[in-house]
Amino acid sequence: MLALNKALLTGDFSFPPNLEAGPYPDNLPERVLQFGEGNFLRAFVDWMIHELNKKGLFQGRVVVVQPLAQGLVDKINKQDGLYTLILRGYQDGQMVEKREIITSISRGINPYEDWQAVLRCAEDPRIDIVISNTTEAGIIFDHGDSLTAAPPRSFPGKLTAYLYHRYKHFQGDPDKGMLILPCELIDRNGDNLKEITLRLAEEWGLPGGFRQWLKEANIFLNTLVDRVVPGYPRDEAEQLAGELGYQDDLLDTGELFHLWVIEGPTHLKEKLPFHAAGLNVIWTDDMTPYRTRKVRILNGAHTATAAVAFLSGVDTVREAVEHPRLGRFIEELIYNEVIPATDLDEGMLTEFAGEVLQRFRNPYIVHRWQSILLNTTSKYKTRVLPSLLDYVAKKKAVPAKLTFSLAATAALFKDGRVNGRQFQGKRPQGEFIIEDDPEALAFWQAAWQQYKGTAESAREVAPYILGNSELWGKDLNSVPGLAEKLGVYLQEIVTGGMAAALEKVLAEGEGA
Ligand SMILES: NC(=O)c1ccc[n+]([C@@H]2O[C@H](COP(=O)([O-])OP(=O)(O)OC[C@H]3O[C@@H](n4cnc5c(N)ncnc54)[C@H](O)[C@@H]3O)[C@@H](O)[C@H]2O)c1
Ligand SMILES: O=P(O)(O)OC[C@@H](O)[C@@H](O)[C@H](O)[C@H](O)CO
Repeated sequence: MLALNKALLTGDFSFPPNLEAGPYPDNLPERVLQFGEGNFLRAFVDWMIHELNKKGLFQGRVVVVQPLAQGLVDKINKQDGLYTLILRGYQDGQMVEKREIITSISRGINPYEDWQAVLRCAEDPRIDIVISNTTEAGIIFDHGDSLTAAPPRSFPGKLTAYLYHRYKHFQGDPDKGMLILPCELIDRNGDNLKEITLRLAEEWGLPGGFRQWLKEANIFLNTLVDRVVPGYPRDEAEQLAGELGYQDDLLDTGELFHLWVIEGPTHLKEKLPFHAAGLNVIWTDDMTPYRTRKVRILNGAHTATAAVAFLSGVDTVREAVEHPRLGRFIEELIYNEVIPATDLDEGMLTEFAGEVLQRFRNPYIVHRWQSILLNTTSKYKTRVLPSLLDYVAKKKAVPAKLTFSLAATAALFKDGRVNGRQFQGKRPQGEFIIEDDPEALAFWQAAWQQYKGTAESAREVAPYILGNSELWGKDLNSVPGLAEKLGVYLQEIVTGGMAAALEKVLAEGEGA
């Protein structure tokens, strides 16, 4: 079968009529440097730039830098930056599917093989935008990172070295700063990234002039992204290749819904005129409410339900929202616990929750709990725990479902083996692998050592879990009633299984 690449796009191959396959934009200069080549950026920012280019509103392409030694840039280069994006969702009450070949990526660079190629981009005055998505693990201060490493180890290290090269090349010209838009789902991603680059500049002993240029000539924006992107459709890939008529190793799938909230001065809109292309991009002077509602309701519901659903043998988000008991669990968790805990307009939160549940029901999006469970321990802390603690503070009671979800998360790691970042566990449907931080995996293993096989001892795992103040940010045993409730749920899951325990927690709500 023919492979997707520039020759295919520019030749006389006849693409299927339901696929948009535009011209190859040879003539457009590179204008964006992007750290990250994952599914999300390709289905979101690179798609948006493609949309701008189609309307003649940006006229530029994206150079992709692979943040880790292993990644997709070889495939990206083999396909001349091209890939097929399939977006599916409801539009005006109708189910719509859009298939398109995205042409905004010019090439990929593996900095572990050619760091100089990245630095050469710093010398190009036309490249003045940086985009990133290196997961929540990417924006970190790496104490041992080095300016002279080729490349520096961390993403902020690479960015600092890149900016220093640019500063030197243009002799500190204040007009040669970059507009930097991180997409990582951490709070105030732009502010954090800026602070880390400044710390690195100081740690590396870089001149004061550079630090000033870094601060004043570059603009770091806080942003919040929203689009469900399950990525490569492995179950459908073969069928899709048949329908498309070519092989695409970079196939990507996502929902139609998209929202990018950017906190920054509105005059910058003109540099990236997403609004003019009809894209759902909001410029605001305060992104906090957007972030809180999204992280608590959408990501919170994902993380809080993932272990419950997965251990019930239900593998995808849609199957869970449509499941009689899991569907009720998700709704009650959102409407009875997360929303009442959150200090934002209730009407706005309720409307958003309705839209999110509708998005979860999208029949064409296969979003697996197993992928949502990646790094679930730290996600519980940032996406679920704040709702639980705020609920306790406001209602003076422990929320059942948010606590049950912690018990389910713990239960996921009860029986199994750890190998580096991988946990190989067991559920009634068979063995599974979940990835998490090795420290988190060691913590769960230590917690289950408190369990001695008796129903009573399952309860004793609770104070151990809650007592890890380094993980949770405080000793959660200080939350009145939490250890007891968590202990009861752990005992119920361990002795009766997930389905029976779920029945019980749902029945609790009925009497309330
Ligand atoms: N997939 C979605 O639905 C979705 C939606 C919104 C936001 N996001 C966010 O985007 C992130 C990436 O999602 P994806 O679907 O593109 O995943 P992916 O696995 O396809 O891509 C992950 C990217 O992050 C990089 N990366 C991973 N660990 C890193 C580290 N320690 N340091 C530097 N770079 C690192 C990888 O090199 C790769 O470029 C997620 O963590 C999530 O927070 C995803
Ligand atoms: O991508 P993760 O692994 O950080 O989180 C899993 C999901 O909650 C997430 O991908 C959402 O679908 C996404 O944030 C929607 O915008």
